[in-house]
Amino acid sequence: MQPVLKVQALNKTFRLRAGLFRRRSLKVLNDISFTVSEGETLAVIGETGSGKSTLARVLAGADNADSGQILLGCDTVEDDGRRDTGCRHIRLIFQDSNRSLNPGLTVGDVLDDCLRFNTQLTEHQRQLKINETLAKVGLLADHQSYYPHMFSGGQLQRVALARALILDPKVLVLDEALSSLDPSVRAQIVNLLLKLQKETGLCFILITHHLSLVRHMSDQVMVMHRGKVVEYGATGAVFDNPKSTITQRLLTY
Ligand SMILES: Nc1ncnc2c1ncn2[C@@H]1O[C@H](COP(=O)(O)OP(=O)(O)OP(=O)(O)O)[C@@H](O)[C@H]1O
Repeated sequence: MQPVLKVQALNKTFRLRAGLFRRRSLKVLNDISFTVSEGETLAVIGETGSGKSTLARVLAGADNADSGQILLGCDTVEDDGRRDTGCRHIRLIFQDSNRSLNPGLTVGDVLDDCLRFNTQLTEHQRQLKINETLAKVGLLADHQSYYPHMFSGGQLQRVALARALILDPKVLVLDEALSSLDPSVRAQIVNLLLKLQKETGLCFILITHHLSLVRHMSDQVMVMHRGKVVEYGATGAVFDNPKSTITQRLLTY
């Protein structure tokens, strides 16, 4: 079966100021390759600063790699730093949904803007799509008139999910998206994500420090250290028999 997402040899280096006239290079992604099939979840774990969020941003098009390819099915989404700006099929959700939502816009406006800028749908079709997407994430049609400050943390993550799903993506990148939620709300959102994945074949890239979530949600796990992949395989196999010392250390915490 052809993978939905194929990432080949991604590299990214930041140039940092190291004095008045000097700069130093920090290689944050070093030859990163992986594949994700339909309905699969790949967890990405690693110590802080290992490059996980940079990878998330590059996958979602919020930043460019220096070299390497990102392919969705047969389509090349990014090739050596050149992005297909029309691609809306990889969407990112991160930890602090509140900060990513404009406080002056209602949820209906946020979702409608997404559709107006990215599709040719008529006003009536957009309204139907908004209602359908809100129902999908467990929100009511009435929530369209709410502003972000009127939602709880768990509801805000549902709004972020609705914004990500409204363009029918193939891949959702969850960068610590469940971390700030209390355990019962987190469990509800996890169940919702797994249900959506089963219904639609959506792929998840799950970036988290929560090893129990990795165990529960992922099919594969990729361990990063200083921008490199140090271990990559089926989640059960990696947890039961971690080969790299980095993985062994992470799993004992
Ligand atoms: N825009 C930037 N400019 C310069 N350096 C950056 C930039 N963004 C990230 N870095 C550096 O790149 C490295 C990797 O950062 P990144 O946020 O990807 O790590 P991470 O694995 O997600 O960490 P955490 O688990 O703490 O979120 C860090 O050393 C960070 O300081």
